[in-house]
Amino acid sequence: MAAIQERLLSLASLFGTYSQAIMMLSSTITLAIILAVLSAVLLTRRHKRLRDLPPGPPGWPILGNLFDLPKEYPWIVYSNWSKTYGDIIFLRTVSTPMLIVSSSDIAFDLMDKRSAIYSSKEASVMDKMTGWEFNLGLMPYGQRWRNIRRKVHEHFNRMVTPKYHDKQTKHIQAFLRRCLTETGRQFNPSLMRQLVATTILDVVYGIEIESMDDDYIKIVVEALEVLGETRKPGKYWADFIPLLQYVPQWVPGASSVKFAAQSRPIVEEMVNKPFDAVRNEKNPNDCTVSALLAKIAPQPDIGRRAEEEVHARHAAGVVYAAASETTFSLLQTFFCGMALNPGLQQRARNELDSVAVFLECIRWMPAAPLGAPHSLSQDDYSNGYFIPSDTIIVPNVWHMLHNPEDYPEPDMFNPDRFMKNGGLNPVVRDPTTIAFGFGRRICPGRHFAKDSAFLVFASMLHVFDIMPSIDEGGGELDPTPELKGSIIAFPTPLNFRGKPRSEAAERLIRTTGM
Ligand code: HEM
Repeated sequence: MAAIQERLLSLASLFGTYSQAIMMLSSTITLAIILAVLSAVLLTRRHKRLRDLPPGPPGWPILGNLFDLPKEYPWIVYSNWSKTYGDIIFLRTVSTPMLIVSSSDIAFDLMDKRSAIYSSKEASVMDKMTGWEFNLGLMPYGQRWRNIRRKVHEHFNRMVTPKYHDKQTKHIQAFLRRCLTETGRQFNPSLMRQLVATTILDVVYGIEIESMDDDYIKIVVEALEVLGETRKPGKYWADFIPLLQYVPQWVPGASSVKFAAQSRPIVEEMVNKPFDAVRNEKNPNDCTVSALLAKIAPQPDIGRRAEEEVHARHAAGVVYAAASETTFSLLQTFFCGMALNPGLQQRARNELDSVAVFLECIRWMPAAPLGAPHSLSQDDYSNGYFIPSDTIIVPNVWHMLHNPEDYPEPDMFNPDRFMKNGGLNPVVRDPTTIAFGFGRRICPGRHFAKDSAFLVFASMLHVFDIMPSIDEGGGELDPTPELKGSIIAFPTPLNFRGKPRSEAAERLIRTTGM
C-alpha cells in the first residue's frame, strides 16, 4: 500500500513538475513572442525614426562623418553644406550625433523656445583630460551649473556692469598712452590683448599688471590655446575612442594623453593662480573674487563653504577665460572696420552710429562663429525630422549673420544697414541675439562686453584716426580681413594703424588719467 502511495505521489509530483514545466515553457514562449513583437515594433519605429533623421553627408560605417569634419573654416564648409542639405544637417562622429543649424529661426525654436531640453552641455573626454571641465560653458544643465551661473550673473548683469566703467576707463587711458608709442606703420595687436587682460584681471581679481610678459596674461592665452587645440576636429582620438585616455604616455601614438598631461597644469594655473592670490591676501582689492569670498565666509557648514569656494573659483576662472579672447577679437574687428571706412569715423563718434558700428562688428566677424554647442537631453522632432537624445547642437552663427536675406551684401562692413531715418532700424535682425548664444545658456558677460566695446570705440575715435597700415615702400595695405580660428576666431591679418587726430588730442592722451 505504501509502495502504491509512493508511486502515486511521485506520479503526482512528476505531473506537477511536468505541468509546471509546460506552463513555464508556454509562458516563456509567450514572453518570447511578446518580446519579439515588441522589439520588431521598436526596431521598425527606431528604423522609421532613423529614416526620419535630418539629411547630411553619408559618412562611413562605424566612424560616421569623422573624416568629413572640416579642419579649417568649419563655418564656411557647413554654410556650403547647407546649400545641399538644408538648414539642419545631421552628422555622426563614431557614436556622437551632431546637428548643424544654419537658420536663426530654427536655432531660436530649439535652443530658446524648447530650452528645457536643449540647454545641457557635455565636456568632451579631452576637456576632462586637459582640466577644462571646470568651465561653466561646458557644464551639464543642473544644480552645479545653476549655482556657478548665478555667481557670474550677480556680478555681470546689466544693472551691475556700470560700476566697472571706472576701472574700464582707467585701463583704456593706459592703452591709449601705449598706443602713442605704436603709431608707426602697423598697429601692435598685443596692446589690445593687454588692454582686455588687464581690465578683466582688475575687475575679477583686483590684480593690476603692467607688462604684456606678465604670467597672468600668458596663462590665459595658453590655456585658451589648449581649448582651441582640442576643438580641432579629429585631432585627438580620445574624444572618439574614450579608452585611449587610459593608454600610458610612452605608447607610440598616445598623443591625446601626452597633450593632456602637458596642458592640464596650464589650465589649472589659470584657474588657481589669480584666485589664490586674492584668497591669501588679508586686504584684497575690491573685485569679483573678494566679493564672492566675503559672501561665503559667514557660511557655518565647512563642507558647504568648501563647495561654495570651488564654485567661486570656477565662476571667476570662466569669466577670466571667456572674456579675454572674445573681447580681443571684437576690438580687432572694430579697428579693421574703421580702417576700411575712414569716412565713417567722424559719424561713429555719435552715440547712435556707434551702436550701429558695434552691431556690425558683432555681425561681420563673429568672435564665436559656431557659437557654443548645446546638448539635447531627450528625443525630439524638428521640422518633421527626428533628433535623437544627446545630439550636439551646433549653431552656425557665422552663416546666420551672413544670410543675405537679413543682411544684404553680408561680406561688406556696413553699419548703415542698421540705421534708418537717423535712428536704429527695428526691422533689421539684431545680431547680438545670435552672436551671444541662445536660451538659458546665453552669454552672461554680454553687457560687460558691450560696455567694454563702447568705451574703447568712443575713447579711440575721440583722439585717434584709424587708417590702413603701410608697407616698407609707403604703400597702403588692404585692411580687409578674413575670419580665422577655431572655437574663437579673429580677423586676420590686421592691416591698420592709429594716428593721434591732432596735437591737442596727443596732449589729452598723455595727461588724462595719469
Ligand atoms: C565679444 C564678446 C563675447 C562673445 C561674442 C561671447 C559669446 C558667447 C557665446 C556664443 C556663448 C555660448 C552661449 C550658448 O551656449 O548658447 C558664451 C557663453 C559664455 N560667456 Fe560669453 N561672449 C563674450 C564675452 C564674454 C564676457 C566679457 C564674459 C564675462 C564677463 C563672458 C562669459 C561667458 C560665460 C561664463 C559663458 C558660459 C555660459 C553658460 O554656459 O551658462 N563672455 N559667450
